[in-house]
Amino acid sequence: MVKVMVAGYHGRMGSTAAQMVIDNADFDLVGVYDARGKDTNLGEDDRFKGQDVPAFHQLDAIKTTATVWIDFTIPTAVYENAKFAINHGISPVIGTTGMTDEQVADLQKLAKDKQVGGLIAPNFGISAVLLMQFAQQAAKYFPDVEIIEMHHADKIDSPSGTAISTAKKIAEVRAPKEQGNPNATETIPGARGAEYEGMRIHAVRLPGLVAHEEVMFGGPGEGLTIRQDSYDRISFMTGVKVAVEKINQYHELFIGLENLL
Ligand SMILES: NC(=O)C1=CN([C@@H]2O[C@H](COP(=O)(O)OP(=O)(O)OC[C@H]3O[C@@H](n4cnc5c(N)ncnc54)[C@H](OP(=O)(O)O)[C@@H]3O)[C@@H](O)[C@H]2O)C=CC1
Ligand SMILES: O=C(O)C1=N[C@H](C(=O)O)C[C@H](O)C1
Repeated sequence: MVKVMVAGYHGRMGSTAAQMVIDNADFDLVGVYDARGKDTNLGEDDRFKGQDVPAFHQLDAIKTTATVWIDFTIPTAVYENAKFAINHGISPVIGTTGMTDEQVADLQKLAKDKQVGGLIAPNFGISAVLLMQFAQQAAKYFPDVEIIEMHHADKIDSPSGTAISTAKKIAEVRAPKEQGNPNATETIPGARGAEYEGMRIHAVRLPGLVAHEEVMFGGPGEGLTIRQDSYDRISFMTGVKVAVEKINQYHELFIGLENLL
């Protein structure tokens, strides 16, 4: 039985993850954490009536037997949460996006020092993991690329963690290239999107969307578009479940779900 703590349990992903843990016979939800709220037990939340799981609202008040910490919180909270987990020998399984490269490197060092396994996955959806792999493969032949990520209107960070990860994977295999016309101008600033090693990343935010990404490649006389769609947050739970099952076997912090598949 894997004992699990879920951080961000009031939120869209945290509540979905808490339900996944409750529904899994091999997992035991032993605590939930969210920075706000007065509830002392998850069962006080209408969505989780009948559950008896202690709820915490301050990191330093947390007392837990959890061995895995699932984190779906916010960019400004996740680093401290992950540090807390690793320092207490709890393996973090982090879906929260928006950490800096320096923060990720710090956490990797801490996990290695403490010999604690962990995972930061910008996307737990299998379609997104495959999209990133296919895009990296295509970029060897098509160096001209535009990344378009599309999300629900409440998303805080942009571009998405998945789009940044896609750009990094593409950058690993293609020489840096300034795309488009070197004399191009923007009549309205930002029209060409964010720039990463010459690639352009566009962030669309609309009600009705969940999480979607297109990677468009163009070459002389031809084009290739790779697209993935998460229509429902349940799509991320396959990956979270795999990570919870496996992460206690490891002693380092991985980046990307593909490391555990
Ligand atoms: N890797 C993946 O596959 C996926 C990653 N994500 C990422 O997960 C994160 C959460 O997304 P989503 O669920 O949509 O966002 P929500 O805004 O719905 O949820 C975030 C939750 O975090 C809580 N929170 C805020 N501050 C803290 C804190 N200091 N400590 C603990 N909890 C805190 C919020 O509480 P309150 O409401 O009280 O402020 C809220 O309940 C985002 O970074 C998103 O990009 C999302 C989908 C998939
Ligand atoms: O905020 C979201 O919803 C999502 N966030 C992650 C990201 O930033 O890539 C993963 C997925 O796209 C959903």
